[in-house]
Amino acid sequence: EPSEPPGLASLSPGAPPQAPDLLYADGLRAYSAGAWAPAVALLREALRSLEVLGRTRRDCGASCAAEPDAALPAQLLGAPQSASGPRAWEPLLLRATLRRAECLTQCAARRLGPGGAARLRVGSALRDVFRRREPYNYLQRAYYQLKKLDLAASAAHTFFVANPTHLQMREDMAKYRRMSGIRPQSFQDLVTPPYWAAYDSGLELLGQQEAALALPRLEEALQGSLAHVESCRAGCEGPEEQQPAEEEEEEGSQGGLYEAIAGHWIRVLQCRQHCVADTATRPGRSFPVPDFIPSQLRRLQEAYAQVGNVSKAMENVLSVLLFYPEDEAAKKALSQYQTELGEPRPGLGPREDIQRFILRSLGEKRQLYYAMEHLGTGFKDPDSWTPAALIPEALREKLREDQEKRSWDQEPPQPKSLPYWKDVLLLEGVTLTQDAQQLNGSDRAVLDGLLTPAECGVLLQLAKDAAEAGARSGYRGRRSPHSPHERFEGLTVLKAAQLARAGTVSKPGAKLLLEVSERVRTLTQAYFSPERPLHLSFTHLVCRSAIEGEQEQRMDLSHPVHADNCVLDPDTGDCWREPPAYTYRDYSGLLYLNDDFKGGDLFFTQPNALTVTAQVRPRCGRLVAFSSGGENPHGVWAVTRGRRCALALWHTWAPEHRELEWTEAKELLQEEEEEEEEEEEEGETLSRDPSPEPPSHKLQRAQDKAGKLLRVREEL
Ligand SMILES: O=C(O)CCC(=O)C(=O)O
Ligand SMILES: [Fe+2]
Repeated sequence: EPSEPPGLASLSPGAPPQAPDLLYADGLRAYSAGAWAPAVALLREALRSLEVLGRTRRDCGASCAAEPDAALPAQLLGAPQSASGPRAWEPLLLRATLRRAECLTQCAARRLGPGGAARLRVGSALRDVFRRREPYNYLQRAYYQLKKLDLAASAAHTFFVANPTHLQMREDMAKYRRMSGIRPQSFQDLVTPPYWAAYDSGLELLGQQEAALALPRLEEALQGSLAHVESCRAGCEGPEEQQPAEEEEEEGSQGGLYEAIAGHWIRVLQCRQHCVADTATRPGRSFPVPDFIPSQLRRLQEAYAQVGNVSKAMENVLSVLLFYPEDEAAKKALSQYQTELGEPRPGLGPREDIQRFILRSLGEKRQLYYAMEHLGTGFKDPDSWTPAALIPEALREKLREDQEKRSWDQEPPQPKSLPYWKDVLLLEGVTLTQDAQQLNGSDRAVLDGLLTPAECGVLLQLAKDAAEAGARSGYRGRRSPHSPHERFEGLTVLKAAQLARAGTVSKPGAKLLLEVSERVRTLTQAYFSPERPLHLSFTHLVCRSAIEGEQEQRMDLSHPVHADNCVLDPDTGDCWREPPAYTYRDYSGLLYLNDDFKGGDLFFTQPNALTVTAQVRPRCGRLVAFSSGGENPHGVWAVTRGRRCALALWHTWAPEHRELEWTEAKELLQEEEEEEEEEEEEGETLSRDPSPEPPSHKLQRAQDKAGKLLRVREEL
């Protein structure tokens, strides 16, 4: 955590927290009054209060589970009913409920002071606000105003991770990234539980055949996930969870006390069943990673097998079999491990954490299904591994029908299983628009959202300024080497840096060119070559303009069909990877800046250079990336009106072919920065980089909300 600047520490350290909604409302009031320091203090205190509440619930839930007779009676809903007389479970249920409620209340009061958890109750609307991390959006702005740039960047990043499509924040993030006063480490996520990082790096290491290094990360991920499930479950018993769903309310009022209590428990159980999905859903995503826990066990099994720890591999495969007893691959692995181990080892069984997890989960599911059958309550089982035998006979048919309806109707889009680059995408707010299959080839991709409209504007202006400077010095935008009907202007990163030094083009533009090429490199590497670093070998900002009056009946292309690292022979389909081709190019990237021109689509062909296999329309922030060889012949249709600008980048695996000009340009721009910094006073960076806009539309809503909250409180 970044250290809190003095004066902004929590309001009264050590004191029991105040209600999060009150703090938040006060924080927003301070924010809209421009009282940045109090706003920060109040918003942070609201977050802290919510966190303390969560922790208290988790700890109290755990300690009260150990209370005698406070557990939900196992036979609660499973016992056969006699037609008349009280059902056997009713008194047990009542006693358990009262015991548990008493224990939880006392525990919370001990930890949170009088009033306990109920005093800190948060309504569902505000819980959503916190879930969406909105406080961090206000925090980033307030920190920015206080010139705490590192804190502002981490708050902004924290918000952005959960809201990757938030346009305003994308613009702000781009500004933060360009600010020289901010260290890259500042872009840290203050909220996402660390098991995600462990999970990702575990998978990545495993993909790199580094099982020994992957193992501690994978174990950490599983343990962290299970711990997260626990806190989520504890949150299911909060006072705010008590409003019954409408239909059940009626039932409750007609039924007696027991039905009401049973209704309460059923809601708690339903809520708990969703905790795995909650744990498996990345911040900013709407769908969980499918089969999160079992798939982690499979990875663990694989990793232990790779390092030769057969008994651990066995424990994990046995755990997988608890979820899926019929899994063929798991059964096969198991018998293989048994052979390897020789004689049976008595102590070897499934992991204990998983045994507990499954037993508890099955017990709760059984009760939910029972309630569904006998009390008519609803339950949508979120898991695919629930054994059919657990579902009451009477329900199976109906559930199967529902399931079938659901599978073609509302099946959530399957998240792509791309462990390496998904987070790069998320961080950059980028989406995969078309993969190789959709583009009819191998090693091709279209990604969108690499640039904000403002960034495209800056780069277009850079190209324009550079071209005009060229024209002034007698160098006219020359005819294109590829077509007599187009003009062609090219700008390298070094030239851009030099022009920026000379004051001919804007320095932010030249810096952005460097930054963006690195952004493309990161993505291209993450997507195509996660296990082997790619280097930029050449970066070129290229604009092609139609020459007016020469476009009638034009037959040629803006760029004839070619491959980027070999000489294509369309007659045979061969591609000769030899000079004069740039043989060291391994991956090509085209990042488009605009679409206000006619023609100019990129297209891929078969090796005959004639049959078009895919086409891509350029637009701001769209990256087309592909392997540079004969498998990807491509060309550009004639640009018949306007000007088409793109950043062309070639990547190489060969470090000796990395673009030296890139480093040179970077140094040139940095040198100048240092000189300037010596001349100027601090704060200048801020005025040169316009401040992130206040979240203005949100501000309005925030004020409404603050007002509403206040009114509600006054009514109480
Ligand atoms: O600008 C484009 O879309 C393609 C350019 C190209 O293929 C190249 O420069 O090698
Ligand atoms: Fe090309």
